Amino acid sequence: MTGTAMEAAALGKKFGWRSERWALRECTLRLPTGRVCALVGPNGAGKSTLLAHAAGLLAPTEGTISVLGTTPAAARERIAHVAQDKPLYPQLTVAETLRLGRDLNTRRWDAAAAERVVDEGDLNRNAKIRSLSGGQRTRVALALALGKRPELLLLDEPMADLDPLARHQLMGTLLADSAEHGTTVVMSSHVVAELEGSCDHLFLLGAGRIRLAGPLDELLAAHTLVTGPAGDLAPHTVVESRTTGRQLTALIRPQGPVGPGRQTAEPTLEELVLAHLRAPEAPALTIDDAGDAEGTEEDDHDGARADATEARGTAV
Ligand SMILES: Nc1ncnc2c1ncn2[C@@H]1O[C@H](COP(=O)(O)OP(=O)(O)OP(=O)(O)O)[C@@H](O)[C@H]1O
Repeated sequence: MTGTAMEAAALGKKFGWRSERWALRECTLRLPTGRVCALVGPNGAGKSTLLAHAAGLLAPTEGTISVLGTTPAAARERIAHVAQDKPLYPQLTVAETLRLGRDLNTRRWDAAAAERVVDEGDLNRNAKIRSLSGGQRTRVALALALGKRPELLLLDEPMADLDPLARHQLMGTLLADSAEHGTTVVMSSHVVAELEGSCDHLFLLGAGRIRLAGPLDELLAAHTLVTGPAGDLAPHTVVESRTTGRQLTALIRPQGPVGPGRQTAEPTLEELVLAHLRAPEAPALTIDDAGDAEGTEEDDHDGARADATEARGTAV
C-alpha cells in the first residue's frame, strides 16, 4: 500500500473570530504519495488556504490535516511550498539566494537541481532579485523549492507569470524531477489545459468545500459527455445539462446504459472541471484509492443547469 502524502479530516478554516465565512469547510481528502495532484477551483475557493495548512503556515479552525504521516510543523523540512507571491529577499543576488537555500537546508540541499532550474532560464547569477521580472523570480523560487529536495512540493499557481515557452519547459523540468525522486506534487492552477497530461490526481474545491477528489483517470471514467435528442436523463446523476432546440449536451455520472440515439464520450479534464464550475450545485464526488466512490448524489438527478457557453481553453 502506498503511503499518504496529505490527509485532511473535516478540515475547516475561518479567518478571524467574527467572520461568518468559512474559507474551508469539512474538507476530507487523502493524497497518496508519488502523485502529481491538480488543485483547481474558482477565485476564493480555498486553494491557497488548503496549501498553507499543508505547509504548516495556518492552523485549522476545526478538523485536522497531516502530511507525510505527521503534523505539517514536524514535516516542514520535507516540504517545499511556493506561495503565490513567491517571497524572496530582493537585495540578494540569484547566487546568494541559492547559497541561502543551501545554508538553510544543509542536510537535503540538491545544488544540481536548483542550478539547473536557474540555468535553463539563462538567469544572470549576479543579478539582484529586485531586478528580475516576475517570471524570472518564479524561476528562482522554484529552484529553491526543488533544491530543498522535498518529499511534498506545494505549488500555488506556480506558472502564472511565465511565458508559454517557459511554462512548458519548467513544467517539463518539474515533472521529470518529481518522477525521478518520487516527489508528491500538489499544484494549484487556473489554466486547466496546462494540467492535462501532467497530473494524475485531482482536487476540485468550490466555496471552501471539496467537490471532486480522487485519481484523475477514475474521476474521468466516472463521467460521460452525452449529446443527442433532448429528453429525460434519469436515472443518471446530471452534473450539467444544456438544451439548444431539440439537442441536448450533458455531463452525467451514468447509472447504467445512456439510451439509444445519444452519443457518449469520456470528458477531458478541462470539460470535467468547467462543467463543475458552471454547475456549483452539482453533487460532490470523492473516489478513494481503492476506486470506491462517495458522493452526495442520491437526490439530485435533475442536477444543475447552466448557460450554453463554449469555454474550451478558458482559465478558471
Ligand atoms: N488572511 C486572510 N484573512 C481573511 N480572509 C482570508 C485570508 N486569506 C484568505 N481569505 C479568504 O479565504 C477565502 C479563500 O481564499 P484563498 O486565497 O484560499 O482562495 P483561492 O482559491 O486560493 O483563490 P485564488 O484562486 O483567487 O487565488 C477567500 O474568501 C478569502 O477572501
